Amino acid sequence: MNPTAMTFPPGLEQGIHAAGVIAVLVIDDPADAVPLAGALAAGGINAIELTLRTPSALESLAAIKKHAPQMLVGAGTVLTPAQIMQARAAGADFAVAPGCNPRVLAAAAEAGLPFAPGIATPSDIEAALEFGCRLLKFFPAEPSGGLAYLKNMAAPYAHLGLRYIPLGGVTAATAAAWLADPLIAALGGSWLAPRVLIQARDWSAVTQRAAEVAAIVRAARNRSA
Ligand SMILES: O=C(O)C(=O)C[C@H](O)[C@H](O)COP(=O)(O)O
Repeated sequence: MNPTAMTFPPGLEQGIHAAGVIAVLVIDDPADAVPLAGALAAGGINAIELTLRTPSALESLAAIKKHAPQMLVGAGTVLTPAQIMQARAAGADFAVAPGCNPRVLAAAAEAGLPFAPGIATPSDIEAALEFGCRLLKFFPAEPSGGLAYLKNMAAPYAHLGLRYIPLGGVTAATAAAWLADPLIAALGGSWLAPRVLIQARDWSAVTQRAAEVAAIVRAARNRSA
C-alpha cells in the first residue's frame, strides 16, 4: 500500500476548492446523466458526487466524463473495494464514502484513486490519517453539530493541514457560513439536484439552484481573496 496515493493531486484539490460546491446526485436513468450535468454547468456548478446507489450509476458516471470532460466527477457511496476499481474504470476523478472503511481505503490507495472518507468523530479522522488522507468528508455535517462541532473536532489536527468537505443536511441557507471557514475545501449536498427533480427532468430548476449557490461561492471566494 502506498499511503501517498491517497492524497488529492494539487490540481484536483484546487479544482474542488474553486468549484466550492459538489452536487450529490442519485441518477436512476443513465439517459439523464448528460443533460443533468449540462444543467448544473449552465448554472456554474462543475463538480459532482455521483452516488453508486443505483444500478446504472457507473454508466452515468462514464457518460458524464465522456460528454462533459470539464466536470470533476467523484464516485459517491463507495462501500466496497470492488467499487473503487469500478469507479476508477468508469473515469472517476476521485471517490468518497459516507464512512471510513479501512478495506475501501486500502483499495483506493492500491488503485491510486484519490479518496475522501467520511468522518464524524476524532477516531474516524485518526483512522483516515493512517492512510495518508488529507481531504476528508464531514458526514453527516449538520446533524452532527455543524461548523461549531467541526471546528472543535479539527483543532487538535490543525498542524496537519487537513481540509474538510461537509455534506449531510447542508443547503444554500448555510453555504456561506461553511465557505467562509478556511477548514472547508468545498461543501456538497443533494439539495441542488434532488432525485425528484432529476426524475421529473426539470433541468431549468436544477440550473436555477446551481446558479443560486454558484453566486454564494463567488461571493465567499471574493471575500477571502
Ligand atoms: O453517499 C455518500 O457518499 C455520502 O456520504 C452521503 C451524501 O453525501 C449525502 O447523502 C448528502 O447529504 P444530503 O445533501 O443531506 O442529501
